[in-house]
Amino acid sequence: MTLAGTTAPRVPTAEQIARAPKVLLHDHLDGGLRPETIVELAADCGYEGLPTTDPVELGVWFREAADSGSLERYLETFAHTCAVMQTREALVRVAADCAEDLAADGVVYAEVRYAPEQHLEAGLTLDEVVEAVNEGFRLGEANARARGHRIRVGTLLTAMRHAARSQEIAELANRHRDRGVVGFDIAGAEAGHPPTRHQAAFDYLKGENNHFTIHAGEAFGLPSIWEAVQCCGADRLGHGVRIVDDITVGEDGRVELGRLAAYVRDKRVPLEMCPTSNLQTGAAASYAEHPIGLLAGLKFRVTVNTDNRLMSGTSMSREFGHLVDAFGYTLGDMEWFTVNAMKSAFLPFDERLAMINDVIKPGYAELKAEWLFGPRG
Ligand SMILES: O=c1[nH]cnc2c1ncn2[C@H]1C[C@H](O)[C@@H](CO)O1
Ligand SMILES: [Zn+2]
Repeated sequence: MTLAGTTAPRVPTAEQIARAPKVLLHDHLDGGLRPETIVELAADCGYEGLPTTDPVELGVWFREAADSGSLERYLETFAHTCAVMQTREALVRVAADCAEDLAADGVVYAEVRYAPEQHLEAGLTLDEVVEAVNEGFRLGEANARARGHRIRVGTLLTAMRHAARSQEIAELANRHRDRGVVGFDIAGAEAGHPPTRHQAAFDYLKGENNHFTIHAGEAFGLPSIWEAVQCCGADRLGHGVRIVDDITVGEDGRVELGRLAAYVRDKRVPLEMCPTSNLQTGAAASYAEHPIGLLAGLKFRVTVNTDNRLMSGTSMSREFGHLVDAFGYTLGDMEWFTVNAMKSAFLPFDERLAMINDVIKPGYAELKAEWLFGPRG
């Protein structure tokens, strides 16, 4: 996508990556808290289980504890974040922080997910949890705007795949539709918990013409992806990295897609890829070997995401920075990933189009033209 034969710089600077408009479809609310917020909330609610109350050490602890090579062990770290997210005030604060942090990182549209069933320990009802989180996001959007950043945040309600509340959570998502909730998801340990266990919830949502994504093809392979797409009818796949198991690359570089991989690509099923998270849970060995390079090259509907900013010590800019380093991606490539994400969002079509044409494309056009004028005075 570089202009051949020009002096246009190929690789964006870190500063340009940060300023570029970005769209985030896969980010967990309980995986993105600021360490200092966790420490303060733990003091407020009397939670004494934190491994340390020093925010810097706590940030390091989360990254290291999540860096285990196993999804199950990675997920254990969420006990601490969920422990401090049990009151209305805490949920408002965490959601507001989240919107402000994403906006400061150049994210213009985000779908942030969480499992309401994990926030009932202090007596909130499922509806109260959703209302508190929505209130926090509206507050965070307004605070961001006051600092000159524009962001819109929608939420996805997650049901935990090992539990049995998916129907209830699907109904909750439907009840709060058009009031901040844009869809549904299932998450948690994948092996041994096939998505079809929650078929009734997916069928209900389809009956209501509602949207959902499914974590699939992260810790378990093709059968999980096949079920999510063909039985459950997922609109998008959370991760989906293991779709590469259905792709063969010959020694001569010839690529062959199996039937499932071809279906996913040809039907434009969006893949919510989260490179750093995959390195931590063992789904990929390095950024350079991450399947996103192959899948993007084959024009799958690939998107770039953070998953859990706290556990991965990451941000959208960092994820793009890693990919630029590993694959030499240009601003044009970043724009392609971002337009892919916006096309795949659970937002009405006219709003998606306006975001693409009036926010994303002009933002990248401005950045792409900078080399013509030299540094801003
Ligand atoms: O990458 C993930 N795979 C499966 N489950 C996950 C992942 N990241 C977070 N979760 C779980 C832990 C959280 O408590 C829950 C809801 O956000 O979703
Ligand atoms: Zn996830």
